[in-house]
Amino acid sequence: MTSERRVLVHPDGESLAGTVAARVITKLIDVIEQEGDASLQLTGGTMAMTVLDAIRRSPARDSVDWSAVSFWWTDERWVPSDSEERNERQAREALLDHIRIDEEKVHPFPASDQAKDIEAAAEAYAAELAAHTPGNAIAPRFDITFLGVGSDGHVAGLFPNTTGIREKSRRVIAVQNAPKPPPDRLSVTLPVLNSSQRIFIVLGGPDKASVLGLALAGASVEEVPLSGVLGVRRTVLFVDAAAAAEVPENLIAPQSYWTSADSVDAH
Ligand SMILES: O=C1O[C@H](COP(=O)(O)O)[C@@H](O)[C@H](O)[C@H]1O
Repeated sequence: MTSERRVLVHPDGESLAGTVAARVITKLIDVIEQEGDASLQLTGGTMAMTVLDAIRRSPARDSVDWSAVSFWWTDERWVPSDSEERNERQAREALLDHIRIDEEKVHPFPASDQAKDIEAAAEAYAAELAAHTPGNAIAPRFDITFLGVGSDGHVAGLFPNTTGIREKSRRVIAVQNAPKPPPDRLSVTLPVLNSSQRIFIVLGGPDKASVLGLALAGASVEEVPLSGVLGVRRTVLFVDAAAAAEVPENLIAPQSYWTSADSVDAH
């Protein structure tokens, strides 16, 4: 376990997405070789889709045995299954429809036309997570979790100053009246996110600069949910130069870290 969070800055969104894509491909190959399978927790938003698109376009893409990869989501918009706003649909169009996956290993949140109501959908997804969770763990083994960050500091469906960001006991919450449209969403909770082995947080664009600066300056998790994100082995913030505009220079060199390390983990 490490409390180290690395900040890696790239000149622009395209090189940022290319680097994350290469990192994901390499790590999936390693994990599948060691464990026999791997698990990826996807998210929504602009940068996340740019990364999935970069994975699809990568010449190394087919080096991964995608049929050995399980796909989960950190959050979903409460919209019908055919809605263009659905994170699952966007991820399928960007990547999953273009690779050889095992559909039984794809675990999307229920859509609004697939469950009685949003609370029932949250319970169903919590049950799906529980069914794949070993022993006393809170969630299935996630080898890599992707996160984008909203300009208000939200991650997944966990928004600032809401009960959702404080939730410690449940795996999944229904989010209503979210400050960003669409207002109704489903999200895994912070303990589930932080159970991931590696969390790759991808931020691009000038609208993310202030919130990244606040998180690095130690803002509370309540105010800036990004502040509370910490994976088991690795937490890496991949940012572009525009998003890094308010990050002190000493934190953005390749060897610099957000918080000091308890131990350094090369995985
Ligand atoms: O609504 C959402 O927004 C955030 C960030 O989105 P972006 O377009 O500003 O990159 C995303 O992380 C979350 O999963 C998504 O549902």
